[in-house]
Amino acid sequence: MFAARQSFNLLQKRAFSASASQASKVAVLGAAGGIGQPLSLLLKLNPRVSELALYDIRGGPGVAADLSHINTNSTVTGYNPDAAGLSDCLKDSEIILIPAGVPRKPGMTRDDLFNTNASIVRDLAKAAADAAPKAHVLVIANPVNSTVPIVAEVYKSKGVYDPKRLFGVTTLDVVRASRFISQVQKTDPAGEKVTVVGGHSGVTIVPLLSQSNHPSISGETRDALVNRIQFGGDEVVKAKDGAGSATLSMAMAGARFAESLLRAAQGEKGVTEPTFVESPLYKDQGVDFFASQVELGPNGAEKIHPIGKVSEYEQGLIDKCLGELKKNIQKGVDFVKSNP
Ligand SMILES: NC(=O)c1ccc[n+]([C@@H]2O[C@H](COP(=O)([O-])OP(=O)(O)OC[C@H]3O[C@@H](n4cnc5c(N)ncnc54)[C@H](O)[C@@H]3O)[C@@H](O)[C@H]2O)c1
Ligand SMILES: O=C(O)C[C@H](O)C(=O)O
Repeated sequence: MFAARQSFNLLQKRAFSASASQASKVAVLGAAGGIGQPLSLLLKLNPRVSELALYDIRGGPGVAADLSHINTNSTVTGYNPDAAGLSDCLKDSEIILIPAGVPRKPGMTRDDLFNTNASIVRDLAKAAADAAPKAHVLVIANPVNSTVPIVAEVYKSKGVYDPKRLFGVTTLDVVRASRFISQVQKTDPAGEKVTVVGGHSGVTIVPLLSQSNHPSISGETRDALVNRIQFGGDEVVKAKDGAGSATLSMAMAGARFAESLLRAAQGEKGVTEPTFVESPLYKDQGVDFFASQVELGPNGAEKIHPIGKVSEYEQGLIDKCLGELKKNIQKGVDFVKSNP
């Protein structure tokens, strides 16, 4: 309790000492939702954020009014869909986070969300491409494997696509991976770094345990761990029993990714995060987007790291991932072509 209070005080102190030269406007689309609210809270506590712009089809101004009483320096403004609400929210943003969209219920796959979320993401992408074409866009809405290509196609159609500035947020997969491996190995998760590559759903989530601190994990223990990382989202969907999917852990993961981008934008070198981006790694196999470790810089994705050495077992997982991923990506591309 004392330690938690100490680190909160430290966060507040840093917030008050943030320099004005680091002004960064961050917009959250879907800000009144299960992810949007705690994500906005964490961004309000981040001293690197100077202006927080919160948009939702309902409830944005209420969340903004609530957060605006927190005694950190950033301003918070809420926007409704009326008049120029969305474009005002987006204008001058450095980062746009998109958690808008419906979550899963038990028994659903992420792909089952496509019919509803594809058009939500397409429309928000159109507005973002018009109002803030240079912003970094962080797509959280599922199915990420398809919604990221949707945003890319919209930006291409408007002539403003910059692949370095578009990211599918897969941070939660590595957050889970480090937590789950620490539970098996009885270690501190803070010291566990597990590379997770591929996409963000089921078999497209590929943990590379051979590159972790515990490369010798094998047999049933390895299989169970890999399965838990691939299907971790289902655990939460089942436990919430119809009330949605991961929101709090996702908010933490999204805030971490935004913080990494801001650190890189503000000049810090060597900042890396795993993320689903347009990638050369498997283009020769027709897979244009792939999540791997990416070095971030002021212009976004500066360097896409190669996968590195993988075991035969992991190569099998990657092969399975690629087939599924290719279909998911094509589905997003086709959607925009038929529903521009
Ligand atoms: N990438 C990941 O790792 C990850 C993790 C968890 C959840 N998700 C996904 O994030 C999405 C949101 O999940 P949630 O639990 O916050 O859902 P939620 O239903 O609690 O919140 C979604 C919010 O989006 C808003 N919204 C709907 N249409 C909108 C539009 N056109 N413009 C602006 N806002 C709009 C809703 O009003 C709502 O407030 C889901 O698709 C979920 O699957 C992704
Ligand atoms: O599982 C979900 O549907 C939400 C999210 O993608 C997750 O991984 O928790």
